[in-house]
Amino acid sequence: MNNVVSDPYALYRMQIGAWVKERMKRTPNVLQIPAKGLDIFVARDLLTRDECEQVMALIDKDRVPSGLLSPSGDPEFRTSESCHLRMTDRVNIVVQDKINHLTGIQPAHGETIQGQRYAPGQQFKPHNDYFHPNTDYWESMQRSGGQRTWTAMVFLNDVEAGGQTWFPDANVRVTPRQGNLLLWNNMDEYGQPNPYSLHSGMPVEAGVKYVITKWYRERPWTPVPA
Ligand SMILES: O=C(O)CCC(=O)C(=O)O
Ligand SMILES: [Fe+2]
Repeated sequence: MNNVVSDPYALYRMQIGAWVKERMKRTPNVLQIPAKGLDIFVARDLLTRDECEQVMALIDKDRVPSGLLSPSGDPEFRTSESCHLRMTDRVNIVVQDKINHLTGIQPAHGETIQGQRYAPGQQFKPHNDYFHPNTDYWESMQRSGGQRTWTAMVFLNDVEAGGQTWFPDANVRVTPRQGNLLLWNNMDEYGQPNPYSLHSGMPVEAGVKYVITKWYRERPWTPVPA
């Protein structure tokens, strides 16, 4: 039952979807990607080469095997490495501020940026970034800021082969380009989970792929211990 009683933040999710979309359409250097059923944009050269290199070095220092909110029976489901980027490193603050400034979403709603690294053969199979009700993690996600709305992702390097971000149902495949940001709405125009936002990090075939991810919530993000 999705009504104002059981789901009081649906209106916020609708509004932030429409508002960010309009903002992106008016932003120089931002392109809307033609997609089926999905609002998705690229901002070219959001980060400088130097910023990308600094963040890649920090990811290399802290990376550990990536986790999943729900256990998957498939050991190949998400094989990359990840880390939380520390706000004690100046470059991470600069980068996060750039992303917040571009999207215009209240900074408090953003989870802190994370780094992801994929070696050859590594991937993240098709998944949704939004949270699914009736899961073990749902209650704890409600306590930490609720549903995810927009996802921002920055490619930190060009990849020799493979590693595209693929939205199979929206019919979009994006090739990693250093410094470019990809931004998509995980909710539909009614503020409900949008199945067209299904996406994967395709296997890297040659070289290594580094990205930053940042997820925005429907309420201020308040990390809670697991
Ligand atoms: O690496 C990619 O291209 C996608 C990453 C992703 O979907 C995620 O971290 O949630
Ligand atoms: Fe994702």
